[in-house]
Amino acid sequence: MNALATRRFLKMNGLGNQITVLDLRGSQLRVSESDARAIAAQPGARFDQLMVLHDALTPGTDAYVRIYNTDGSEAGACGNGTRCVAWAMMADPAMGDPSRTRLTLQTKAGLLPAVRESELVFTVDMGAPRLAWDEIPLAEPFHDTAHFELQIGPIDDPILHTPCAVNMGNPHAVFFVDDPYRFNLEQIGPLLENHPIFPDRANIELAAVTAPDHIVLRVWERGAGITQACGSGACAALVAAVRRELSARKAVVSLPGGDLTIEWRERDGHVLMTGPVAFEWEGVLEPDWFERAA
Ligand SMILES: N[C@@H](CCC[C@H](N)C(=O)O)C(=O)O
Repeated sequence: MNALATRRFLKMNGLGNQITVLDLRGSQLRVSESDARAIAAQPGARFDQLMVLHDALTPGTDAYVRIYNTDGSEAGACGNGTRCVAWAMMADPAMGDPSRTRLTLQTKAGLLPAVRESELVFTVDMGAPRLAWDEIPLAEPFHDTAHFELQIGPIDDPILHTPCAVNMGNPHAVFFVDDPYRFNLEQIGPLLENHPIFPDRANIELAAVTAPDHIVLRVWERGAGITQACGSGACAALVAAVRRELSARKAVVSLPGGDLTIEWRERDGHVLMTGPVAFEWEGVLEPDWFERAA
């Protein structure tokens, strides 16, 4: 029997971004790529991202979190999932400590302090964006990653071109457009995600700045496809809009699943993301989920 079988999980979402939280603290268990895919295939535990809690590695942090996409690949950041983990560690009857209103999580991309603003609303400090070409990463040196060369469609009449690259703990390419809902993201998303310019693939954003404090956004997520919301994508879109002098440093980002407030703080260059979480149900990982996948 797979060692993960019978472990309890929480099914949650952040603005419709489907999140499953699995607490493996106090054990040596690890989720493999195929375990993640097996869990993602189950309607009861289906996720865009699986957030797996491990014992803290660094003093002053509360847990080390590994993040898995639907395809089993690992990511360094997931804004919506981080808010869900913060809720679980503060409010879930079995794993939460209701006296806590702040905590710090760690992922392979760095530290993520989170604060409980109200019962279901959390702010996460997503850290400072990395903007150099080899930090995104891009496959070739570009001096100006705010306008790097990439286009799809006919050379003289491209469908999309010249995005802005931002790493928020994971790679993003933000295309500014008039109306994100005018594009066939299902079709162009995978082409761009897997373009050779992105050695680690990339999350793809279509953003429209409708006012200095408002951005409309759709996201094709690396390893997961179209999602209702992407927290790191919303952060990347705001950073990209500021780099292009299209928006203020604080804006509401409207995704298909709802709104996030994003601020690129002047003082230390960190990006703050504020938004809600929703608990859906809890369950246990069934042994036969892994047998069928093996
Ligand atoms: N939904 C997420 C982003 C998840 C990771 C992404 N697909 C990647 O592979 O980088 C969010 O809310 O930030």
